[in-house]
Amino acid sequence: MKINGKYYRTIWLSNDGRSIEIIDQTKLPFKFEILRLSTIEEVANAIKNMNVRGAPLIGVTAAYGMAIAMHTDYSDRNIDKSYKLLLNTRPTAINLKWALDRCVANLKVIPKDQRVNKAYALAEIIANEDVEICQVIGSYGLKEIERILEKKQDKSIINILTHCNAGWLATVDWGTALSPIYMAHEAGINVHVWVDETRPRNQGGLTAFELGAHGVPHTLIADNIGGHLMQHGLVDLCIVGTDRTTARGDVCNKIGTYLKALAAKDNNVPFYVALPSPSIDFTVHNGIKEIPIEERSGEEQSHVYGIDKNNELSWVNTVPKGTECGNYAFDVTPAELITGGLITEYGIYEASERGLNQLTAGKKLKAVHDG
Ligand SMILES: CSC[C@@H](O)[C@@H](O)C(=O)COP(=O)(O)O
Repeated sequence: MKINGKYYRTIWLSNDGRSIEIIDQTKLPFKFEILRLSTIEEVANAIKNMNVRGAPLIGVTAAYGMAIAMHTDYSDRNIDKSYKLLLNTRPTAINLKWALDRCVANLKVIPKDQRVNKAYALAEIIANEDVEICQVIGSYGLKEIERILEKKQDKSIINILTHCNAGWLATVDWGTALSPIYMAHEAGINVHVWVDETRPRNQGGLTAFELGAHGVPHTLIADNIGGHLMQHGLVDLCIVGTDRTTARGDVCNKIGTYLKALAAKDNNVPFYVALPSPSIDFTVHNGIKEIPIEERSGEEQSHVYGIDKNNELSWVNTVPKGTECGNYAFDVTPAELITGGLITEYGIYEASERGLNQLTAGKKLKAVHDG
């Protein structure tokens, strides 16, 4: 993705070959700042505080975190300790566990003095794979956008609603839900995006930032507006991302996704989820009962974050002092509401046990052990 004409990934190895650098997402969309992370504690804090965020990017960051940890101490004990520290940063996105399991499986079986090099190489492989996967997701999603546009009476524009940020910023490059949108835009389709604000953390601001940087027409809307737009035929399809998708196709994603899926179903608007296969957790079935939902500080709800007239970033309180605030960060959309399907790097599948069985049939999904 280009920012002011310069190509960036969201994470990369520093020139010292040891630390990593990330785009600090707590400063966006107001300031574009790079943050260097040199210790495993810094990496863990960056995930927890959402300096990096989005399920695929969290996984990649954790893999680099393990590499940084190996630099200090490549013992089995430190692998276990680092695994625990990183895994406990955020509970919902399964990509975190997936990446860490892959690191452990590969590191524990090799001689200790090879672990540093292997850990960095592995983190880079995971990062590169993420870029490839997201690009392929984009091309499958593009075909779906073209198909829906073809069926439309007014072919001059296609309106897509998205929730949270499942774009370039949530991955290493391209994004999941936004990848088909970038490809449609590049293919010359007149795509317009309704961007849900996504309170309380306002990830819609991140989506607006990256769509704007790429020249994709978009309109940011309050979270309550989507249903109204759908009732008036102003949304042709919805595409969102996911933090964890179950073996039967339930989708856990940013809080508010479920309500959008309900509104979409009521208005016959196809609802798609774009996901890399590492976001699928085949060990869970019933997403509502089985997926741990992160609860974050109530201050994220009681306050809004923005830039003031002095160009300073600050939090502003919007509720009576002492008000109890709930902050559930994710919700689960049952498979039957995902009427468009699951857009993966293997193609588009029905959100159901059958669909996920078809997805896995005869395939070797991204290995946990790289051999
Ligand atoms: C490709 S990102 C998919 C999801 O991780 C995304 O939709 C999301 O919910 C991100 O949540 P966040 O709390 O900002 O990390």
